[in-house]
Amino acid sequence: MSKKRVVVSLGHDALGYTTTEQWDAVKVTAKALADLVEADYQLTITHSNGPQVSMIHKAMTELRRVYIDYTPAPMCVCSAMSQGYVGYDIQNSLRAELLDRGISKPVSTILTQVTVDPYDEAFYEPTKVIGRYMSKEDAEIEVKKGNYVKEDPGKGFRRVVAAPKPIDIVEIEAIRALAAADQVVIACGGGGIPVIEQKHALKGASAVIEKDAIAGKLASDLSCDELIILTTVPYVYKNFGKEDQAALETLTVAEAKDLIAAGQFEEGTMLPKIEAAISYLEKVPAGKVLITSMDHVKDAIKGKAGTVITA
Ligand SMILES: Nc1ncnc2c1ncn2[C@@H]1O[C@H](COP(=O)(O)OP(=O)(O)O)[C@@H](O)[C@H]1O
Ligand SMILES: NC(=O)OP(=O)(O)O
Repeated sequence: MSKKRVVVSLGHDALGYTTTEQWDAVKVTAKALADLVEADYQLTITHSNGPQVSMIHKAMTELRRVYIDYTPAPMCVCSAMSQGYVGYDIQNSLRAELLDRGISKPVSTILTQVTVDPYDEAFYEPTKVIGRYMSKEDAEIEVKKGNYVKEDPGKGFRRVVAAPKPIDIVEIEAIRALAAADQVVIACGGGGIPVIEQKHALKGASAVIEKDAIAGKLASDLSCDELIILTTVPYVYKNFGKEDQAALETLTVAEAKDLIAAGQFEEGTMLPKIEAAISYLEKVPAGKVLITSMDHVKDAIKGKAGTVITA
């Protein structure tokens, strides 16, 4: 039987929030990914970058205090740095985990750009929350710099950036070639580096693309057999967080749309995952989406856990 071609989308749990947390988290993540390789999946991996890109952006901005005439790196450059930083940790830990299991397989990260529409509504009203909580004083400094912040009552303030819709994955042919050669590819990290086409040039945009949106697009562009979204919960739930919360073991696209209309999925967390699932399944109706947590994925691929969404 031929290998199942899958896009695996990794969320915050897979990476942690700091440099040291990431070192530890990717070792656990590598085990879950290696389980999939052993189960005969060909993996194209994509991942979150909210905490990482925000940390890098802050560090790059703070360098103004150290160097005279310093120009802070724009968000698109920080996004590129976050792909390198996260990809580097995932590729090395997965390579080592595979070698420990006697599997020698190239794992590489592709610096990926994704085109966006300069007139995307998201640029007029940024809504994507990134990074850690800040004090009111730090939030006021961000606002003075021209950045947007949002208050989470009782918790503090966080940066908010535009999250335009992904249009085209610029390096898709390179990703396709490595996937076709049965290599493990890490691509479109952090949603991809958002770029705007200007004739032959690609100009970086000040934005962060939603990683769930790009995971759905990557899976459909590659006509993958499956999209596996690894997140913090083992299942998608109906009435999440309420007394009558119920795990959803299976969902069709039509049922998912009804649940969206009923407001069952929180914006910015579960909603973009369900939307990604729908957009992939509408283009690849024979495909399958699995949403589960890292510690349930081994059971989930045997049909013993997780939410499975089909057309
Ligand atoms: N209906 C739902 N079922 C399950 N989780 C939900 C639901 N609605 C909102 N969530 C939230 O979605 C979160 C997962 O999304 P998110 O925090 O963005 O994780 P990730 O970093 O993995 O993308 C869960 O921890 C949960 O709080
Ligand atoms: N780019 C992105 O969606 O990252 P997070 O999942 O960290 O928000």
